[in-house]
This record gives sequence, structure tokens and C-alpha cells, in this order.
Amino acid sequence: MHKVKIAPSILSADFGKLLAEVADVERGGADWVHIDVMDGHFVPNITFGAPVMQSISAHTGLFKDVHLMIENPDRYIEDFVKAGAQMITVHAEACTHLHRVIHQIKEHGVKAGVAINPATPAAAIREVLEDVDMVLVMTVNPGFGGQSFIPRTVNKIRQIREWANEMGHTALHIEVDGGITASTAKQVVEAGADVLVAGSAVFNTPDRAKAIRSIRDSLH
Ligand SMILES: O=C(CO)[C@@H](O)[C@H](O)COP(=O)(O)O
Ligand SMILES: [Fe+2]
Repeated sequence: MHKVKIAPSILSADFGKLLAEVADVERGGADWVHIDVMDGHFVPNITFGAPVMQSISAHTGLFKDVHLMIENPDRYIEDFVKAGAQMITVHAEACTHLHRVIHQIKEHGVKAGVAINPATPAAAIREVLEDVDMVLVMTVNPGFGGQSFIPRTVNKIRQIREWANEMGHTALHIEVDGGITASTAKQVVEAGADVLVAGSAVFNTPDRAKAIRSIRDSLH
């Protein structure tokens, strides 16, 4: 089992001072930075694209974890690789040819993840589990920060970790995203998650180091 990683989501950061916000969580003990890209079609919200990401990339040593909430993500993989992505996650629901897109990502030499919405069963990613570096189990419906954690999603985390262990895919990361706080983190880690995205729990408080520490401490 990997050390649990905390990945603050910049969706809840102040976009007017994005570089300072990312530097703040880097100093505060974050492991990854989670970059939410939304297109206004796959989800009812729009954030930013590869050019904005590129301007962050050059200024942080954090591992860059890109969550693409966009339709037909295959069209933009190269742009995000050039912008510095180290993990690119696409939604199973947004890809007609999921296996092809995963391999397209890996051909660029970056890690590949697949995400599933709360209403999507774990079985939707079973056939690509050995191809991916990470499964992102959405613990809220994607589109917005600050929503409440959906407890039923925990069973899927457990199921996916069980399948991964059965197939010997022990390096698989399971990331959870949505409503992760010091009150919800422990149950998802016990179920098998090892990457915790936290947006509002980290950015909606002035002391980011304290917020990250309190999520970490809640795991013991
Ligand atoms: O992908 C998304 C939302 O679609 C997330 O990454 C959010 O940014 C998480 O925000 P919180 O629920 O932690 O506030
Ligand atoms: Fe996300």
C-alpha cells in the first residue's frame, strides 16, 4: 500500500492569484496538485484549459494530476502533456473508446487514470483496470467544489482495490474526489483509497498547512 497522498484541488483556489495559492499548498505539505478541467458539456461548469495549466506547471514541484471533465478528451491529451501533466485522468462516461484513450495517454509517457461518476458501477472500468495507473472514484457528482460526500461510493473503492489485488496490480492508485475532509477521509482510506483530493477543505481556510495536517491526522 502506498503512503496516502493529499492532492489539493485548485478549483477552490483564488484564480486571481493561482501561483501563490499553489505555492501555499506546496509549502503546506501537499503531495500532488489536482487540476480540474471542465468544458461546460460533460459537466455544467467551465474552468480553464491547457494554457492556464502551463502557467502553473512551470512554477511548482508538485506532481501534476489533471482531471479532465470534458467530452472526447482524446482531442486534448497532447496539449495537457505539453502543459506539464504527469497524470491524466479521463472519465469512462466521456470516452467511446476508453481503452484507446488510456493507451494514447500512456504513449505520451505520462500516467493514465480513469474516473467514474457516483452513478457509474465499478464494473465499467473492470476491463481496463490492468491498463491504468489510477482509478478516480468520484465521491460527489463532478462539476463543483464544496458538495457533500456520497457514502455509497465507498463500496466501489473496496471492490476496485479487491480486483486490483486479485490481478496483482498492487501499484494501482485509487483516488477519491469530492467532499473529502478530516471527517470523511478515514473511511475511504480504509476501503483502499490512497490519493485524497481536497478542494474546499484546504482552500476555503486561511491556514492550508493546518488543513492538510488535519486530514492526514484524521487517518490515524
Ligand atoms: O473534480 C472536482 C469536482 O468536480 C473536484 O476536484 C472538486 O474540486 C473537489 O472539491 P471539494 O469537494 O473537495 O470541495
Ligand atoms: Fe477533480
